Amino acid sequence: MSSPLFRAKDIGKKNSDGTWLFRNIDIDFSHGVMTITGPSGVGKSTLLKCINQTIVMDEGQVWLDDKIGFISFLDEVISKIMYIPQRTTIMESTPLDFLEEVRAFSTHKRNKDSYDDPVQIALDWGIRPHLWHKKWNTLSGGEMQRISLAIGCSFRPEILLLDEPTSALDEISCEKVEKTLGQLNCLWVTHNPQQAHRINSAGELVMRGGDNREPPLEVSIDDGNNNNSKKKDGGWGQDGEGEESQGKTAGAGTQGEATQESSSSSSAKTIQAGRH
Ligand SMILES: Nc1ncnc2c1ncn2[C@@H]1O[C@H](COP(=O)(O)OP(=O)(O)OP(=O)(O)O)[C@@H](O)[C@H]1O
Repeated sequence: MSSPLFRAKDIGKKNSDGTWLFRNIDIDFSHGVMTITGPSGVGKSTLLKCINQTIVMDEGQVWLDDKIGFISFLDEVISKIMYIPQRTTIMESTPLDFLEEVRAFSTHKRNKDSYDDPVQIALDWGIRPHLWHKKWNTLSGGEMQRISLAIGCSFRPEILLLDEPTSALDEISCEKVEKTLGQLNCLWVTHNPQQAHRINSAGELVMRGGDNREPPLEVSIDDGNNNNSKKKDGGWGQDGEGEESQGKTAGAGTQGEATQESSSSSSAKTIQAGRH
């Protein structure tokens, strides 16, 4: 069996007040798409930044290609792992200017043939070539998102860290982007349970904040008819989808106080409960 491309053991990151934003996160990733899910604010983006070394983690260990510890081979991390943030920083320049800048600052200088053509990648996703000459601040959110993704993909990184990469896209564009990215190695943050189910080919990490190894809590659900039932917190799932999500849960943890939200499609409730 081949060894994992990327491994993380007991990763933890503290909040500025010293409490744990998350801890005991384990990842064992070889290839395909691993989804990262969890409520807003549990630290999904922060986890990606820790993996990408833009934020220093407070505990834990990581391996890339069986090499332990990132600090000692940061150049390699930068060339092999590409993080695409949730939002593009609005710049005065054009995407083509930005592409040249990123290539110029790339730690490992490569010849032109070692990149894929981002304009062609984005064309397959409905981005017409003239958009690459427009200023970022005149592009739509969906255009910016696809262009950023195409630039990231063009570097052929071994692992893409994707932070809600299709959040600004319509259904058809989303389908096209998913089809391309689904063939690559990605850790993919999503808030969309249907998407997670579609793209997930390499496991799912469910984050709840706090200690991710703590068992799910039982919460009491009142259905409005004075019927109380006990239910395990699946971490993220909605009724109807919960069983499936729960079956794939890679970890459990704690998350602030109990919250309850209505599902947009039905009266089904999403339950999150826990403790600090
Ligand atoms: N640069 C920063 N400085 C201080 N706190 C930060 C910073 N970035 C994020 N945080 C805090 O860390 C916590 C986790 O944020 P993060 O963006 O990682 O969550 P998330 O799970 O990705 O959320 P969402 O699903 O809403 O994108 C939040 O409380 C956030 O306010």
